[in-house]
Amino acid sequence: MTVSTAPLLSASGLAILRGERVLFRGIGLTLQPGEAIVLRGANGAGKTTLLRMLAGLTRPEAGEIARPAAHHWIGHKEGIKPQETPRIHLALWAKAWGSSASIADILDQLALTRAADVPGRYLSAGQRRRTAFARLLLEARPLWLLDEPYTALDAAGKTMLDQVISGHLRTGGAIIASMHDAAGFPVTAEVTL
Ligand SMILES: Nc1ncnc2c1ncn2[C@@H]1O[C@H](COP(=O)(O)OP(=O)(O)OP(=O)(O)O)[C@@H](O)[C@H]1O
Repeated sequence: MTVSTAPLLSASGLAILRGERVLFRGIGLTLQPGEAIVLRGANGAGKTTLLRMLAGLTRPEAGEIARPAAHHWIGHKEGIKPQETPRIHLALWAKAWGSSASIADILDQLALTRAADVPGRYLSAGQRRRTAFARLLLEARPLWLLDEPYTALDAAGKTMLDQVISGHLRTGGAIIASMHDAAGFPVTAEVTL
């Protein structure tokens, strides 16, 4: 991935209504290569909604988003079908993206080798989460948008994810993540809703 100094994402004046209520308004942020912004706020404050907006999945009521960089989005739902094993899931995405990355190496890095051929319906919550994160390594994309990335991960999983995240930031990537507990996460700025 080429390291650049242009913002990977910038947003200003974002607002959204939910029902009769203004969930948030006037939200702006700029994300440079190597930065990690954490979205904070109580349950229901709008963190997932804002992340979806930044990913282009939800339209803002007001405001602008410029997202010149390619991004990966990992939401609450991992998107693994009941019959899909981690190996098949990654192979399908690799084909869709034209990725030639080694799926065996990625499965190994995410400690998924033993679960590689277990259908999605039988995977544990942590294994499903690891499978979703494995997608991040299939194709290098500068911007990662992660909704509660540590959810369901055990201590080893958190350490593994921290290593993946550090590597991404070191090579000029950037992250926006919603998080209730950011202990250990390399936060460069926070946005509180
Ligand atoms: N499509 C929708 N239509 C109506 N209301 C919605 C929709 N999506 C989210 N909401 C509401 O918007 C509010 C914010 O939801 P959101 O999931 O963004 O919060 P959050 O900060 O991520 O919460 P949590 O910490 O519990 O994950 C909630 O009250 C939710 O019910």
